[in-house]
Amino acid sequence: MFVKICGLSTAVDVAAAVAAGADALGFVLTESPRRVEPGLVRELVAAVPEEVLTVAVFREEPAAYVRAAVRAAGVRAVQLHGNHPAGAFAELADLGLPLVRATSAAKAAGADCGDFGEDLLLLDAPVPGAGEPWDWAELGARPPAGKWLLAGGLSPANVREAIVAANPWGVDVSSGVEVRRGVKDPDLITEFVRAAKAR
Ligand SMILES: O=C(O)c1ccccc1NCC(=O)[C@H](O)[C@H](O)COP(=O)(O)O
Repeated sequence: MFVKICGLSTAVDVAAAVAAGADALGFVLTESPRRVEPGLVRELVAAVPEEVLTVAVFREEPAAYVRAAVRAAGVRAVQLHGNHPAGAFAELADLGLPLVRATSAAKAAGADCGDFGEDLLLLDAPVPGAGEPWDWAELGARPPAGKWLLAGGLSPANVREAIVAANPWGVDVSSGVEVRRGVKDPDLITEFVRAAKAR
């Protein structure tokens, strides 16, 4: 099970996620209480092992802004939230980085990973990063094909149940490993990764 911890902003939390065995770390570079500057992200990702994917998260910023921020931050992947035409992903191909298309499950009925040229599809709640679960079982009849991440209201307490219900390729969490909005708890990060990867 691929596990991404999103909305990181401190070296302590990054280290906790890496030590716990997270496969990807997300840094929010768009408007949010979790927003971090590209320069800080560059410092935070410097010590992250190569096999861990570092991901910059955006929501409907222009491609030129995304390209500049990604280069300044030194991350290894890009996640786009919002209503993007398929062309938005092709426009960023020159970065040569994996692209994650994040959309709400409601808008993604029948979607498959790769429909917009993305490398990973993330199915989230309608409001990203709000810690709101959706009915994961809805996907049961027709889950996306390919690599897709389940997100939205996950926590150490419910991630196992969600994996069994939705059968995703991976999971993504932010609020569920926080003590309050924007403040992560290293112990919750460890618990989440352990629970998600348990067999
Ligand atoms: O985290 C934010 O505030 C945010 C703002 C704008 C776009 C995306 C954002 N976060 C992306 C994510 O962290 C995912 O949506 C997340 O894994 C799911 O969030 P949560 O329900 O809080 O676990």
